[in-house]
Amino acid sequence: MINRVELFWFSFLKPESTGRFSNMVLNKKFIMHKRFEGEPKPSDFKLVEEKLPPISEGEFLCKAKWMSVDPYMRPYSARYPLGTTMIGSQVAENTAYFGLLELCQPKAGETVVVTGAAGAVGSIVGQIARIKGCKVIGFAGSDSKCKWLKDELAFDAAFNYKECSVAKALQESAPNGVDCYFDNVSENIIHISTTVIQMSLVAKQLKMEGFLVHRWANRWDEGINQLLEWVQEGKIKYRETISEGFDNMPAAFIGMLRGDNVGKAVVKV
Ligand SMILES: NC(=O)C1=CN([C@@H]2O[C@H](COP(=O)(O)OP(=O)(O)OC[C@H]3O[C@@H](n4cnc5c(N)ncnc54)[C@H](OP(=O)(O)O)[C@@H]3O)[C@@H](O)[C@H]2O)C=CC1
Ligand SMILES: CCCCCC(=O)/C=C/[C@@H]1[C@@H](C/C=C\CCCC(=O)O)[C@@H](O)C[C@H]1O
Repeated sequence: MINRVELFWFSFLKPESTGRFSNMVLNKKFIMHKRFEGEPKPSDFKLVEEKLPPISEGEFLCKAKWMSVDPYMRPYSARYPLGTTMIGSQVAENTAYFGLLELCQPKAGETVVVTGAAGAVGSIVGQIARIKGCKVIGFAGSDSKCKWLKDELAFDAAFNYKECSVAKALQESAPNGVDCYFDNVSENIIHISTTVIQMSLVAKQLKMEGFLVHRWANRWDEGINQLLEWVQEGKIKYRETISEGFDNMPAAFIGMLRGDNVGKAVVKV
């Protein structure tokens, strides 16, 4: 479900059951044990248990039931010392909502291209663009993902970037050029200069802009409520890829980076 909880920590609390610590709480967390070299490995993480001090006046303790694994955890962790707790932060739906609507300002009849199209952000970007009357072209990493995008999410075209010529696919599916390119995976799929997007940039005088979704923190509920309405109206569909068990956090993270997920990758604690 969209936005069950906005912030998930890569840690999990359970009551200590025995002895003199009976009023204390054991916190389980994964820390970064080794630097990622290439693809993260299970041995790069370490499961740690710690006793939390009793909570003080004005504090509260919460127990996570669902957790999020997110792409940014990979580059972000490089900035922190070994031993840092891994965190995840579920903001995909508003990233799609504000990123597309505020920066791209899509208009009916325009052509929108999205990469990572079957992922948490990309699948919502494409559907919002469809709601706005745009032609939507998605790129994703498997035929089954592309089938889902076309058959169920009503993308106009979807291509398995591992199996196609991306430049040719764009040339054929966007004869009038591209008005908006929502890039979820950097240069991994589309090398702009080799595609029709390059000419669109010039001819349509497009702009390029990066963002962090927290830019719209003061409008957070607006995004969530609008998306919820679209879900309830059947205009937006979503999928989740659920891994079971806190101990499977690293596997879920690694799997998401490999493309095992359709929609949002989450862990059910
Ligand atoms: N600016 C902001 O504030 C925010 C930005 N983001 C960004 O949005 C993007 C999507 O995030 P999110 O929706 O959570 O993640 P996704 O659900 O899209 O999961 C990541 C996906 O990336 C794809 N992928 C992995 N490796 C590659 C590769 N080498 N080349 C191309 N695709 C690859 C995989 O799909 P496939 O099978 O298609 O390859 C995988 O499923 C990320 O870049 C993330 O950092 C997210 C939240 C906030
Ligand atoms: C570092 C790569 C960021 C990739 C984009 C992304 O997924 C952003 C996600 C944010 C995340 C913030 C993470 C890093 C921001 C670094 C900014 C800085 O302090 O220099 C987290 O806050 C949830 C998403 O909004």
